[in-house]
Amino acid sequence: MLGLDVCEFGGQFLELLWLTVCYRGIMADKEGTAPVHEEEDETDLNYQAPAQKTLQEIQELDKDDESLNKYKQTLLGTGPVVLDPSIPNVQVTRLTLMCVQAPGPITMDLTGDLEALKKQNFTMKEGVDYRVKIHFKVNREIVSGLKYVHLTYRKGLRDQLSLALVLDMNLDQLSLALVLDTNLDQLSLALVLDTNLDQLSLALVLDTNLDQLSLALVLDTNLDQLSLALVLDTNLDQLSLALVLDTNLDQLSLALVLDTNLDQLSLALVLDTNLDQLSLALVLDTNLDQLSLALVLDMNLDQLSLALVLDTNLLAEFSSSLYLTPDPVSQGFEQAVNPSLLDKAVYMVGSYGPRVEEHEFITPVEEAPKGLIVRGIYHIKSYFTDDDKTDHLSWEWNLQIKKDWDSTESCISRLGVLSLFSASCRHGRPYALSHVAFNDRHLSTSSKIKVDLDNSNGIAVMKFDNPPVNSMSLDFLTEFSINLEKLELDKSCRGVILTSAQPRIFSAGLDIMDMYGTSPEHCGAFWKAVQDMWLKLYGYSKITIAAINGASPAGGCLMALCCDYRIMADDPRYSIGLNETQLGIVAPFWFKDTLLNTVGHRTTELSLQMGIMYHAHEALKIGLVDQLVPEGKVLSTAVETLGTWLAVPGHAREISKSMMRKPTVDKLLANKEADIKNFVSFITKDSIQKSLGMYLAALKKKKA
Ligand SMILES: CCCCCCCCCCC/C=C/C(=O)SCCNC(=O)CCNC(=O)[C@H](O)C(C)(C)COP(=O)(O)OP(=O)(O)OC[C@H]1O[C@@H](n2cnc3c(N)ncnc32)[C@H](O)[C@@H]1OP(=O)(O)O
Repeated sequence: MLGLDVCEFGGQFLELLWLTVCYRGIMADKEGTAPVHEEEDETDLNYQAPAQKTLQEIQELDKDDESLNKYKQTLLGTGPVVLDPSIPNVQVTRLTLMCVQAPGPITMDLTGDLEALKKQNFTMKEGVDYRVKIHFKVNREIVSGLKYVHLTYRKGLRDQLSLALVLDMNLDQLSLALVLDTNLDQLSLALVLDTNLDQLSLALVLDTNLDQLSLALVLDTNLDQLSLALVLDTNLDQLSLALVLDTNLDQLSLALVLDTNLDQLSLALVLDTNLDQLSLALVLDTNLDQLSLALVLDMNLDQLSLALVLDTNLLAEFSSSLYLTPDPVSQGFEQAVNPSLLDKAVYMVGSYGPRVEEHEFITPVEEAPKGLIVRGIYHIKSYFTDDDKTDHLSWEWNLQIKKDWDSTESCISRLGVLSLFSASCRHGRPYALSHVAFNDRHLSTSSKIKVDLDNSNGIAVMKFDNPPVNSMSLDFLTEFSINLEKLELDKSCRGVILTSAQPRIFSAGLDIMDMYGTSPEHCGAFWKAVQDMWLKLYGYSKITIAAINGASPAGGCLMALCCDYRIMADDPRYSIGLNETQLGIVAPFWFKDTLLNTVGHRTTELSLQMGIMYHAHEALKIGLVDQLVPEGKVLSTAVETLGTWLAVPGHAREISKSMMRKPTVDKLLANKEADIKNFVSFITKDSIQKSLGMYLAALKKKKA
């Protein structure tokens, strides 16, 4: 019975695991063009989803088996976290485009107005590697077979309207040519009106987009009367205006306007001979992404008018946007505006149980398309669904591929690690995100941490440079987590070494000044930054080595303990340990767990109660560090050691690491908010503040 239930329970997950593997294969050659509801993924796989069990049913299975229960808890969480049935079981909260080279993560909030997203463009530089991260919550029941489906359409068809209308009535009567080309970013309008022999012609050309407005107006009244041509062209950097006025009856008027800057060339040529004769209007507008050409030729009343309008922002679109139809509501028009599906990606997200914390899913790395032809706006339809095709959330948005990052700030919000950013802003300490060129060897020269990635071996060295003692302030922790996240996303980075640029000190631990005499709000934000640093580093997928080249008390010791391997300078002056009790404060459970997982129960108990700082040899003896070397060799040994670790098959090592650490990480994740509350109420107590004050005074006294 037990065996059967365990099998049944495990079977659901194994099948899902198998599905995940199968879908990876499918994703590798994603080429489908059918809309999401038309696809039959299961049929392709010859797969039948197992009958779904409720959370309660699964929890009831062998509930006396303690180890099975622990396993279930890890996978499924502890139980429903939201009972209100009006709240959906699955809530998708945000999508982030993660890209190492981006000035910051590009995040869309999915809890607000989804309609507004349709109009918003999220910019991506061409050719960059990126991944999509989705945050979602599961509130009551296990969901299995979650999928994220991502349909990409070429923008410019459905969201673009191109209309060319030419009306030529009879010999005595006038022609009207109207050319309208518009999409979310751009409106081009060319209107040519020519009435009869004695009457006026009007040509209006308007071309505008977010950055630019071009207007050309040509007015020609009658034989005795004047012509007016007005050309206005303006953008952020430039304004050009040309006005041509011509009165003479038999005479030719010519207006030529040429407007150009680095990115753009606009040429407008208007040639008008006389009323019996030909008029030519040529408008050429081109920039790096776009070419617009309007040519209007009008011979005489007995003769034909030609209007040619060409507007393209990528060659693939060319044929669709150039057409002429006398009736805009005919089926030809209908067909022309249908969007074309370019790509369909299906990502297997997996099975999840209810949990207070959000789950997150990250897609494999994708490369943004590159080249003049593919620049432009793509319309994306996103679906968060599952095996039963439940629509947990569907939404639409636009991805704009540009030659370079620019003006993306408006659509960037910094969440996740970035919530650290907002926290520091909230407390009046705006944090300047370091804009880092990650493709160079020298990655960053941000103020408190130097990051140096050697592309020849994939090893990044993060050197703490926060004098005098590398204390971990809110800013330091924020910078640390951001750098670590960037390196995690950087495919060329394979492992990270943490060390100090300050003499004799690895890190003096958490910055006491962030906890002493500060507001509860500040303490909360600070503690969240400490948690995020720990969550990122302890759960880091890549190899981490601490090259401890100096003293490493409390938070400094914690940071070293989070690494996979510790090499310490063999110097009796340097010591390491969780000495919190010496300050009159208590290391929280996750500090304790990190030490416990490294040195065992008894040593942890002694160590924490007494707040022991271990000299290098003692630290080696109890297993707090793994190796001692002369100070001058700490970094080189770390590089060598990392090389040895890199020889182990990465995937197997990563899974083993996660297997060892995930329960500890999950424990904090499940108690993050409560832990912050505990910290704030503890640290702001008068007695604790007094202890911290005395400790600080003692530090200063020691110095004196
Ligand atoms: C019921 C349970 C609920 C649980 C709730 C949670 C409980 C809270 C948990 C909090 C966990 C805390 C973790 C920490 O990391 S606390 C910080 C602990 N760090 C230390 O104790 C180290 C103290 N510093 C030293 O020992 C020495 O400075 C050091 C050996 C690192 C270097 O010695 P050196 O002689 O070279 O330098 P100085 O001592 O002269 O220091 C230079 C200046 O730096 C200031 N300083 C030092 N350390 C810190 C620090 N951590 N934060 C802020 N400032 C620091 C020092 O005062 C000197 O300043 P001045 O130049 O102004 O005098």
